[in-house]
Amino acid sequence: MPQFAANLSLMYTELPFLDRFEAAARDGFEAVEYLFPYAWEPAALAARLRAHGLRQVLFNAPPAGLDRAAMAGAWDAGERGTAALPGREAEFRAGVLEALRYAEALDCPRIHVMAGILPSGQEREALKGLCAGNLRWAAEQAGARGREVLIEPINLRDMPRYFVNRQDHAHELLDAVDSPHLKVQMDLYHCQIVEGDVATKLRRYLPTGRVAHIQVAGVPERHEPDRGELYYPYLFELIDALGYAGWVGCEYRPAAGTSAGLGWRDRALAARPAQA
Ligand SMILES: O=C(O)C(=O)[C@H](O)CO
Ligand SMILES: [Mg+2]
Repeated sequence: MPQFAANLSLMYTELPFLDRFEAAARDGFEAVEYLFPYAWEPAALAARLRAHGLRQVLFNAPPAGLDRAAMAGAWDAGERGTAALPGREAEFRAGVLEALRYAEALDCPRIHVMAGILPSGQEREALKGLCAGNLRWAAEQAGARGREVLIEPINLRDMPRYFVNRQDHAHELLDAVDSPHLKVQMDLYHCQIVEGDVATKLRRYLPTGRVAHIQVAGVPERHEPDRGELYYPYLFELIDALGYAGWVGCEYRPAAGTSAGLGWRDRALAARPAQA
């Protein structure tokens, strides 16, 4: 059965951010992911991880900005990455280097690097080469530090004009970059909204070894995985059967309260086949 990581940006939001680590550990999580660490010093975050026996398994590079102040305000200003955006190469590089600095301090093996919102009047086709070039540079930087860069297909309802929407968009970029340090973050919530046929996509892409992180949520409300149109017990069994050994991030907005809503996870773990 997959190993689950708590997403501290969407879960435990009733608590101040730094208190969410303890809450996740108390609920039995051994790993965490979240959007951004940059409002805190790496040492403060590393101390929380250590104190609660947690591993950091994923976070995002800054969405834009050349310096810490600009990076901090970028998400709220609507920025969603710069990998595919013309004229933003300096920000892209600054963000990747800042993320890798944190990844090292937090011993986090991978960072999610976002591609950006397609500028009006531009077609994604025309920006694929630029995006691949930026990602190639980022993958080289990450590889030199023993880390991986991930890209994630995201649905257009939540993020209009986001550059990477389908699994084949992401895999096409991986083909172009051709680096073992660039991988895919496969979020089954986005996959169901954009493409459907989720089990077939898992069967197609997990055996490639290119999927380094999976995320889950119910569809369409992005609540617990046992709410909505996807039947996760089947998908978890399939993910196991396909030999996926990575983390599954719980990237959902709890409807039942974070701890009270973990029944789906406990049932999934209880259904795990006995280890030989
Ligand atoms: O929104 C998601 O699904 C993510 O995983 C990102 O990291 C943030 O957009
Ligand atoms: Mg996601």
